[in-house]
Amino acid sequence: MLTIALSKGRILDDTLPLLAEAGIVPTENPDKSRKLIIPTTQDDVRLLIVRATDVPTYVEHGAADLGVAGKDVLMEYGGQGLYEPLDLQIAQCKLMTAGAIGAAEPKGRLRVATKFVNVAKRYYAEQGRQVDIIKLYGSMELAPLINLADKIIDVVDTGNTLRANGLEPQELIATISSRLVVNKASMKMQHARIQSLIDALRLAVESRHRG
Ligand SMILES: Nc1ncnc2c1ncn2[C@@H]1O[C@H](COP(=O)(O)OP(=O)(O)OP(=O)(O)O)[C@@H](O)[C@H]1O
Ligand SMILES: O=P(O)(O)OC[C@H]1O[C@H](OP(=O)(O)OP(=O)(O)O)[C@H](O)[C@@H]1O
Repeated sequence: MLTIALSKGRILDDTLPLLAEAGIVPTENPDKSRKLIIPTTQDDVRLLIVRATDVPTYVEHGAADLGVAGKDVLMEYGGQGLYEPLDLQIAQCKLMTAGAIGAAEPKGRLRVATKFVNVAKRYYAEQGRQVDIIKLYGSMELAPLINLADKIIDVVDTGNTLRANGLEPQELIATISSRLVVNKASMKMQHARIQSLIDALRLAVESRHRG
C-alpha cells in the first residue's frame, strides 16, 4: 500500500489533477467527504487528509510514504528527515516580511509576529539582528496594526491581504511552491514503485508548464 498525505484546500485542489495524470483518482471527493482516509482507483494507493503543517510529520514518521507540502512548511519543519524529489510548481507564493505602509524601522529590538518561528529566527540570525519573535497561529496581519509587533513574516501572493490591512511587503525571504516529499525508508523499500510515481508526476508538471 502507498499512502499519500495531502491537505485540504489549494494543495489538494492543485495536486489531484497531477495525480490523475499519473493514473491515481480518489474514489470519493475528498473536499466533500468527512473521511480522512480516501481510497483511490488504484487499490494499493490511498490518500490521507491532514493539516498542511502536519504533512512532513506524517511522512517523516512513515505514517505516509509520500506527501505534498509547501516549501514554507518544509523550511519551518526543518531537518534532514525527508526526501524532496520534485517541485510540483503549485501553490506558488512568496515568504516575506511585511510592515505598516510607510512605518519607520524601529531603532531597538525588532518585534516580529509569525507562525514561521524557526524561519524567522534563522533569517534574522543570518543578518545579526536582535529580534523578539511572537508566535501566532493566524491573522498575522493584525499584529502591526495593534502594535503587538513591528513586522510580520507570512506568505504573500497577490498582496491583497496585506493591502487590505494597511501593510506592505518588504523583504523577500524565499519563493515558495509545493514539493513532493518522500519517507526515506519507503524510498528504499518501494523504490521502483515510488520512482515511477515521481517520474509520472514530473511528466505531468512539465506538460502543464509547456501547455
Ligand atoms: N495565497 C496563497 N497563494 C498561493 N499559495 C499559497 C497561498 N497561501 C498559502 N499558500 C501555499 O499553500 C500552502 C497551503 O496553504 P493552505 O492555506 O492550504 O494551508 P494553511 O492555511 O497554511 O494551513 P492550515 O490549514 O494548517 O492552517 C502553504 O503552505 C503555502 O505554501
Ligand atoms: O497575497 P494574497 O493573495 O492576499 O495571499 C496571502 C494570503 O493567503 C493565505 O491565506 P488564505 O487566503 O489561504 O487563507 P488561510 O489563512 O485560510 O490560509 C495567507 O495566509 C495570506 O494571508
